[in-house]
Amino acid sequence: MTMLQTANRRGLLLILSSPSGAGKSTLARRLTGWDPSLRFSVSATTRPPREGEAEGREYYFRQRDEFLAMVAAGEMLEHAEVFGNFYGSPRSPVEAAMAEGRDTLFDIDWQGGQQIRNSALGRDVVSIFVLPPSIPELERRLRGRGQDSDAVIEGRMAKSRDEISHWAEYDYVLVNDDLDRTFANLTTILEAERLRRDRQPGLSDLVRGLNTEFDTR
Ligand SMILES: Nc1ncnc2c1ncn2[C@@H]1O[C@H](COP(=O)(O)OP(=O)(O)OP(=O)(O)O)[C@@H](O)[C@H]1O
Ligand SMILES: Nc1nc2c(ncn2[C@@H]2O[C@H](COP(=O)(O)O)[C@@H](O)[C@H]2O)c(=O)[nH]1
Repeated sequence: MTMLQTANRRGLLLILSSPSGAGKSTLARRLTGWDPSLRFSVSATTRPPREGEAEGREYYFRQRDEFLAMVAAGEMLEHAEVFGNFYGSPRSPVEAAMAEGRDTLFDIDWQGGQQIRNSALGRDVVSIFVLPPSIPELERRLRGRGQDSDAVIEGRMAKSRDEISHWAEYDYVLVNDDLDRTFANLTTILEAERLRRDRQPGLSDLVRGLNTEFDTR
């Protein structure tokens, strides 16, 4: 493939949202493994760590007052209260990645997606909503993950209808029935959106060159 000019390109902001348990963290992990140049936006949260979660890998785990101080200092690109805890995306790593032309992947809820889309960075957003194939399957996945109490799972199931109601605000919607097929569709979206982003200025230089070749035939 011809290498097009990338020096001035801006990174894409790829946003994945879904009701809890539909599979966006699974897809996000696979996608960053498939393309290590993709930067995962590690969120800050006031939720306590689950077993196996590490500080700075899944989340930055913060006390409520520390989190609110970060918000007050303008350090969050977006933040929201989800299932009774605060979650937010630290701003500076996203801006640094964008300046380097690197794409960033977010695993955030619809409120965060809406805030980033409505921000100055909105034109760089590609948003994808992940739907479960059915509600019983959603509950099976949440229970099968085996990391949350019954009360937490019931709370998340109760909120899933509201989260799903935002599906039409997204650029793409994937039904995560078969994981391999959903992942293949996700990589296709990323590749197509990168081609679209790189169309300018790389392709205009190429077409200028093609026109010069026509002129000199
Ligand atoms: N296509 C699929 N088929 C069957 N199981 C799946 C599929 N996708 C994900 N899972 C499983 O469903 C469970 C929930 O997935 P995951 O943790 O990725 O959801 P999530 O949307 O990130 O949830 P949350 O919003 O709570 O973080 C996991 O155990 C995962 O292995
Ligand atoms: N608005 C934001 N939502 C976020 C962020 N990080 C995660 N999330 C969403 O919270 C729920 C619950 O996550 P869990 O890890 O406790 O299961 C899920 O929908 C995430 O997408 C964030 O920075 N901002």
